[in-house]
This record gives sequence, structure tokens and C-alpha cells, in this order.
Amino acid sequence: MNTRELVLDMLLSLEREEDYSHRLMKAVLDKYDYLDSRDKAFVKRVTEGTLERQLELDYYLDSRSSLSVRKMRPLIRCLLRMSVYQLLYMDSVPDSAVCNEACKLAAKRGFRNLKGFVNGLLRTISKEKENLPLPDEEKEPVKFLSVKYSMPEWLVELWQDEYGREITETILKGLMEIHPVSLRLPSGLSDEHRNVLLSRMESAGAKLTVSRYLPYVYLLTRGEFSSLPGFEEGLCTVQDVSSALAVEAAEIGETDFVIDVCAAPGGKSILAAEKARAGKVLARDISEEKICRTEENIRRMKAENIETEVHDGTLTDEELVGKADVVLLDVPCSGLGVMGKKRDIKYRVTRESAEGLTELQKRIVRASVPYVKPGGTLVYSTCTIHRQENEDMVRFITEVLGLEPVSLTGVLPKSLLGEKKHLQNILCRAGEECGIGLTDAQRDACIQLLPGYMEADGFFIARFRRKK
Ligand SMILES: C[S@@+](CC[C@H](N)C(=O)[O-])C[C@H]1O[C@@H](n2cnc3c(N)ncnc32)[C@H](O)[C@@H]1O
Repeated sequence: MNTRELVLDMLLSLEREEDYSHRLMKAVLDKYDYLDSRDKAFVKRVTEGTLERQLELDYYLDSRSSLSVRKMRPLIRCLLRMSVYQLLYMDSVPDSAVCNEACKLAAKRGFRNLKGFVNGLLRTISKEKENLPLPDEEKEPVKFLSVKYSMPEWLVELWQDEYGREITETILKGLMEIHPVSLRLPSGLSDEHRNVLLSRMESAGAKLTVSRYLPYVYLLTRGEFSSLPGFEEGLCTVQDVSSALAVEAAEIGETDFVIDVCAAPGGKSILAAEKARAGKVLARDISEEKICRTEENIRRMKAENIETEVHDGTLTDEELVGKADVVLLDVPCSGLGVMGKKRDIKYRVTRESAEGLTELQKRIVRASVPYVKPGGTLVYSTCTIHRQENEDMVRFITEVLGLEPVSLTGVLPKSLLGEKKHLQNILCRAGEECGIGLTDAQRDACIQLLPGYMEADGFFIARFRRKK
């Protein structure tokens, strides 16, 4: 199996938007499971790196090619992108090998006549790789950041408007950093059992670092999670610390009844069920397929106090009105905070599609607020960095729907709230709108996790109470 051809086919399929990169990668690596681990690592690194740096790679190609990248045949465009990525970011591959393999692939896939073009362009970029141009930072500041961090210009503009330039650049850097898989162990495991489990995993070759926010979440910096001891037994699951923090924010009691309105694939429901040991979680989502995936995870994690149901969250279920101690609203969102892991999201989300989501979010929130008992809790969360879907929703939930904001102080880890304060100070120093238009109580009730500032995905959590 030619690993470069595998990468090329994945990039081509992603160009046609046939699937999302993280799903396609999993499917391909499962299909070619017989590849050795070095080949698999190569395929993953080149595909993900090429996607992550696409705008930057295109800019360099455009600067040295007579034909613009946009006008190239898709196969040639993808082949050049992945080759330039190897030239610039993979010292382990000799430049001559990158050029030769690209020419061979072009010929094999029916573009023998373009071998000279591919070869010439790649050799030029290889020779000039220390001096490739970026846009002028003074004259075109947005374009400069867009190319340097390979982020569409509208997103750079959006964050610059919301956070100012300094914070925006740190977020962009943060999203580019390596994002290890995050593993969550059972939250109630004793120290002794946790240590036994960790040493079993480490003996199998895993390298794990505890999260700085929660003692039961670990970053897996070496090893493959699904083959770790404990995984099949349901002793760990893949979950970012931010997602676990959203459940922590709800302070679920042992006997609580929790409704998770948008539950698939079940990450928060399963953690909620660990917290409500003598209570119950109702995990709902919009489709049968999503609920099936959730049930698979529930079974593997051996959570017995979760019931699942297909239900459209925009419709109020009258039978549940006033019944829930806790309602979790982890709504569908633009996903701008998880671009570090899902690398093609940034090219697919548009300003319009992100804005369009707020209507759906409002409908889900409006339909779900009635479930909260008087005195009960609602936690709203998203995995995005977008004020319309986050801070503006805090205003909607409190000012339009009448819930009370509840402070996260004493609920979320002190270190995390300290980082929030630090960020706030930078915003105020930079003369940005440091209150983000929220009252003190609304501001204390929510937190925007930002890559580059926090060791987590970009995520938003807000907590509310229904008045008694
Ligand atoms: C961010 S994901 C939830 C992740 C999940 N809470 C977890 O922690 O694993 C958002 C979910 O909302 C679901 N969804 C979208 N529209 C919905 C609707 N109208 N009603 C209920 N769920 C919906 C999607 O299917 C998706 O699974």
C-alpha cells in the first residue's frame, strides 16, 4: 500500500466534502489496520498537517506557481499541498524523496504530462523554503494572521472584533498546538484504583499526564487509546476536560434526576450518571442513529442508571415539565473550539452557518427551560468561541427566559477561574470591552475556555437556576 496515495485519496475526498476528516481518518486507519505503526503515523501526520496548514500552503504555492491553486486540477492541488507540507514541516523526509514520490504519483494517476510542472514547483519551494513570503503584517494584518495560522479571514476578523489582536493571535497559536487525546477515568475511582489502572496503561506503553483542572482526566501523549487496558472494560473514555467541566458545573447530587437534551454520543450523560449514582439520567438526542451510538458508549462504560430516548429538543415534552433537578444543554454549535482536533471545521463553517445556529439553540433552550424544577439547575454549553452562541445566550436565558445566573466560583477549579481572571485583565488592558456586555452576575456564571490560555478545547459553560 502506497501511504502517500492513501493521503492523497483522503485529501481528495475531503475536498469533495464527502466526510469530516476525523471520521474519515478513523475509517481509513481501521480499513488498513495491517499497516505498521510508522506508516499509520505518517498517514495521520501528513493528512492532518496538510489540512491544518492548507491556507498557508496555498499561499506559498500561489507565490511560486504560474497557475493559481484554485485553478489546478483537484488531484494536482492536493498532491502539491501534501508535498509542500512534507517539505516544510517534516524534516524526517528528504526533499528529493518528496519531489520524486509526487512525480510518480502524478504519473500513476493519469497526469504524466504534469510531472514537469509538479517537479519544477516543488523543487523551487524546496530551494526557497527559508524565504517563503507571508502577507505584509502592517498593510494586511488580518490576511497576515489568516495565512500564518491558516485560518479563514472571517474568523480572524470575528475574534479580533471580540477579543482584540493579542488574544486572537494566542488563540490561533493555541489551536495549532498538538492536541493529544484526552482520556477520562471514572470520576469516583479511589486513588488506589486509579493508580493501579494508570500503571496498567503505562506498562502497555501509554504516556499519560494528568489534566491541570480535574484529577480524573488525562492527556494521552503516547499510545493508542482503544487498545489500552481498561478501555474495553469501560474504565476510560475519550472526553476532553472541558466537557467534564460542564458536568462538574452542574454540581449533580447523588439522587438527582438529570435530563441531557442533546446527549449523543453520551460523554456528559455518562459522567452525569456517575455523579447521580442513586438517581437517573435521561439521555436524549434527535435521531435513532445518534441514540444507538450513545447506547454503545453507555454499554461499554457500564452505566446502568441512564435511559435513552429519541426526542427533538426543540419540542417541550409536557410530561417532564418541572421534573428535573438538572438539565444539561450541550447544544449543537459551530464547533470553532475543537478545530485543533477536527481540522477541516474551519474551512466549512461560514459566518452565516454559525449565525444560523443561534436560532436552533434558542429553540432548544426555550423548550427545555420548563423541565427545570424550581430551585433546579440548568447548564448551557457549547464547544465554540463565538459570542452569539455563548455570551449572547447567557443574556437570552436570564433576561428573556428568566433563569438566575449562578456563580461558578467554588464550583469549577480555582486554577481555571484564575486563568479566566487573567484573560479578563488582558482584555481590559487592551481596551477591549472587558465586561463583554454582561452584568457581574452573568459574567460570574459563565466561562469561555480559550486554547492558548487554558489547557482545553475552546469551550463555553454557563450555569443557571430556576427561581423557587
Ligand atoms: C455537541 S453535541 C452533544 C455532545 C454530547 N453532549 C456529549 O457530551 O457527548 C450536540 C448534539 O445535539 C444533537 N442535536 C441537534 N439538534 C437537536 C435537536 N433538535 N434535539 C436534540 N438534539 C439535537 C446532535 O445530534 C448532537 O449529538
